[in-house]
Amino acid sequence: MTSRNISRFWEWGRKIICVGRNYADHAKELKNAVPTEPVLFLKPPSAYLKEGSPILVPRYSSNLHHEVELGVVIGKGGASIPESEAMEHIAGYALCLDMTARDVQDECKSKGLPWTMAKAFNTSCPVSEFIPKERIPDPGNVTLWLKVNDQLRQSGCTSQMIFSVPYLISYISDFITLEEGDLILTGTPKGVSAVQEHDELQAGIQDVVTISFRVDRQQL
Ligand SMILES: CC(=O)CC(=O)C(=O)O
Ligand SMILES: [Mg+2]
Repeated sequence: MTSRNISRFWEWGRKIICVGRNYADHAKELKNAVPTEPVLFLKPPSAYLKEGSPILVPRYSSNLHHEVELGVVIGKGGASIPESEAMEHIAGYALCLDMTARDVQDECKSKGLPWTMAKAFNTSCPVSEFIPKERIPDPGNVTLWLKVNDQLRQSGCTSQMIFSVPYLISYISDFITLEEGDLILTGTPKGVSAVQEHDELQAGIQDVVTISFRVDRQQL
């Protein structure tokens, strides 16, 4: 039997659980209410994208937005994990982009429909290499940034998150059993904006990792 390596978690076929509106400044820029409990949605494993391949603008969208986020890679699964034990369930981290077809999301919101077409399409989850847990001693105090064609668009610290990483692990695991290799996207700070075909995106966790992705349009 071949053993799987957590440093290639994106190949495991596990679920991607995303937290929305976890930064008050981002909730406000999109005129959303600041939540009193986490807003959750899912992406399928087919959303993963690694550096070297382009982000594809879905053919049904003309307003694709970047959202830079801290990703948490689960190392030890569990259900109903107490907040006090949550950090023991983390294997490491990844820098992630929650690519969002904002025009489609706005339409879904106005019709009361789920966000799947806006959030879960192929290439909607570009990720960095796996970052071992030891390299980020406090996930509640790292700076995330994102540039489009060398212009800074997003910069924020995870200390601004409304719900902390341990709280999110505990909250999610109360109704979705977490498994080794799952990824949690913890929400984006303000500054989201549209990207176009041929744009170059660069993003980073300050002093830890950087990633770059080119944007292409899905072929008709
Ligand atoms: C409004 C959103 O798209 C929520 C989201 O994904 C976030 O990170 O916040
Ligand atoms: Mg997001």
